[in-house]
Amino acid sequence: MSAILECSDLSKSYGKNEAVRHLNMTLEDNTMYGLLGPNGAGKTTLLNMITGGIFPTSGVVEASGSRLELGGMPPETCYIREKNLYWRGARVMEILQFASAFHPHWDWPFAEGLLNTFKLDPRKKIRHLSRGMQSLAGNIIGLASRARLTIYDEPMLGLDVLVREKFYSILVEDYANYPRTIVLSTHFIDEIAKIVERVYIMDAGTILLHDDVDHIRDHAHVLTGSSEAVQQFTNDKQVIYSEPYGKGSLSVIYGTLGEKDRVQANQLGLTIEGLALQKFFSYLIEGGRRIE
Ligand SMILES: Nc1ncnc2c1ncn2[C@@H]1O[C@H](COP(=O)(O)OP(=O)(O)OP(=O)(O)O)[C@@H](O)[C@H]1O
Repeated sequence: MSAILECSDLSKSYGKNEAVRHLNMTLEDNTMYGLLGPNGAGKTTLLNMITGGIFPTSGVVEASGSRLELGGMPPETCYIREKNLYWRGARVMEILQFASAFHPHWDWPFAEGLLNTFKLDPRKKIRHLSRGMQSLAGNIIGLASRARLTIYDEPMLGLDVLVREKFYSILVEDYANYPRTIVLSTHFIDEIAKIVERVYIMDAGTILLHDDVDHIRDHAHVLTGSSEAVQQFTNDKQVIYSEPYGKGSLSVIYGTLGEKDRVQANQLGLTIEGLALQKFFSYLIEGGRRIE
């Protein structure tokens, strides 16, 4: 695999507010990423920088080996963002036609099939669509563009669970048939946990963790038991979060647990459980510790 986009030491300040701080990120080709972070973490600022919409205060974005200039979108990129106000006076078909001109791999039969599947009337003006239907119009462009790099910033706003599931299942199928790099920035973590391969988890402008979802699943554990036992067991382990739990303690650790660890945990009367990505994300953000 090779990198199609790299950010090095990327920062963006708005006055005294450092929205993104010394951030490094690499996007490989043919990979599905999740970009996760609480409100205000800096996700949109990061995405706007890597698509040339705003200029970093410092640091570099390189797309396919060339430095990205302000206003310069990385080659073959489709960026679907939460707010596309300039579309609002246009009809759905007009924005599809507009988008198709920019994307060499645009697939019209696919786009028309998606309009049908999601019951989106191509003659309607964007401003007359519900919030969810507006999201869908953007999502259809993201799919039909088949761009080498497709970035979705909060693609699910206003969509109900059935539509979200349908969209993700079409995305996964299309990604399998036409591999490309996809970045999903969203708060619906459990939904994307099933489909993304890697995640970048960010808070307060920095990346706390980037890892394969399967690796996170294997390495994230929550322990509960007496405070002394938890303390003893976690002494030589990477603890990302702790809190009192009943009369004892709860600790979340990140790392491999071997047979010896499990025997020790058993002897100490500890309970060990795995963690869903959503829960792991919450603990990681709450703990605020970066995992290298
Ligand atoms: N144009 C701007 N001017 C001033 N501050 C800004 C601007 N855009 C973003 N910020 C600030 O930068 C920080 C990061 O915001 P950003 O929108 O990138 O976060 P986010 O992770 O996308 O949040 P959300 O999930 O709520 O959309 C916030 O503190 C925000 O208030």
